[in-house]
Amino acid sequence: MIDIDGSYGEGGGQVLRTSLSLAAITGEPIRIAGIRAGRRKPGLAAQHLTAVRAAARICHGELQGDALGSTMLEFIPGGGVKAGNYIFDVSEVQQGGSAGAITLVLQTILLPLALADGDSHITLRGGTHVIFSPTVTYIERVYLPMLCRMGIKAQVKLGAWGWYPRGGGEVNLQVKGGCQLCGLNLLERGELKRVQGLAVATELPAHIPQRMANRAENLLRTAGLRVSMQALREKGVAPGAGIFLTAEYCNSLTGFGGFGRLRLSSEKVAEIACGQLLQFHETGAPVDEHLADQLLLPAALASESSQYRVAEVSTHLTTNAAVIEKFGLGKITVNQAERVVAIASDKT
Ligand SMILES: Nc1ncnc2c1ncn2[C@@H]1O[C@H](COP(=O)(O)OP(=O)(O)OP(=O)(O)O)[C@@H](O)[C@H]1O
Repeated sequence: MIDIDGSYGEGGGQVLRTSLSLAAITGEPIRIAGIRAGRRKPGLAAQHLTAVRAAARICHGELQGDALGSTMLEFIPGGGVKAGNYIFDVSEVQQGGSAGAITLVLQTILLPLALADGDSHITLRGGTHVIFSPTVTYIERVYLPMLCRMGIKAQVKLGAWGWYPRGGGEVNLQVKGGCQLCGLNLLERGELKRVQGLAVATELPAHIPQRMANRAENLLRTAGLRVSMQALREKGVAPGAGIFLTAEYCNSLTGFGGFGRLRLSSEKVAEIACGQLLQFHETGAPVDEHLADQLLLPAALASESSQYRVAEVSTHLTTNAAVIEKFGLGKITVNQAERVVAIASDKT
């Protein structure tokens, strides 16, 4: 049994998710105490509980403490991860729905399923575009294409948009099993090829996505970047709006977003997303702050060593590194001055 301190570092949901993925993959039982102790409302929220049950389901694991608000969890994986067809819905754990980010549930089960024998097809329901988590657009345009370079073959298809606070979105994930993970060497990003943007609104007038797209296009062109922007008006269970930008460099992909809310102009939403992108562009780094922590797990499971340079060393990154090291999966070094993350593989 590996004991994990859920309050470590960032003290957020990521300690839990990384531990669940690694327990499912290695078959090691885990006990986590102090879950999300660093957060205003500690313990398991809908998204985390869905991830816990999803991890247990794919490997017939046993759970103790799997309840909303629980700050302690025991997870004893069963006999190996089983590929197959699964449905995971955050509203099953929280009546009345929740915008719990289904992308974080997706990230919990992706690697266990990609390393299992056989292909999987998963339907996830809940929040698809939620602040402080990767959006489905980020998963589709940044995270999965980057993981594809490391040997993961998976695709997502957005079925319905789900925004805060209602959720109600849907995504379909296809995962090819039996993947062989290779290392990633990403110190230089190369030239910026273009910025791709998607401005979207559900159950709101068409001028909203159009104004976001126009403002973003104008700002990014003025900064001398090549831009291709799309404005979409879609159906949804509730109103919602946002703009999602992907910067495509010769050697890497990065993503940024802005979310609409009451009394925030469409132009301001676009300015927030463009501001993030332009700030990142200035750093010269190939990997954005968020992808930085998300690449650690596949890199630690790869058969070769990896190294990559990040825009910023976040506490999410150092926290995730510490959790992964608890499972004895090779040495992770974070050079703060150079902003380089190195993951030494001991599997070759
Ligand atoms: N804008 C973004 N784009 C891509 N990924 C993001 C973005 N914002 C946050 N993330 C990622 O979402 C994850 C959030 O982890 P964190 O532990 O903070 O969240 P959580 O489970 O929602 O828990 P908590 O509610 O405890 O904060 C991290 O992997 C982080 O990199």
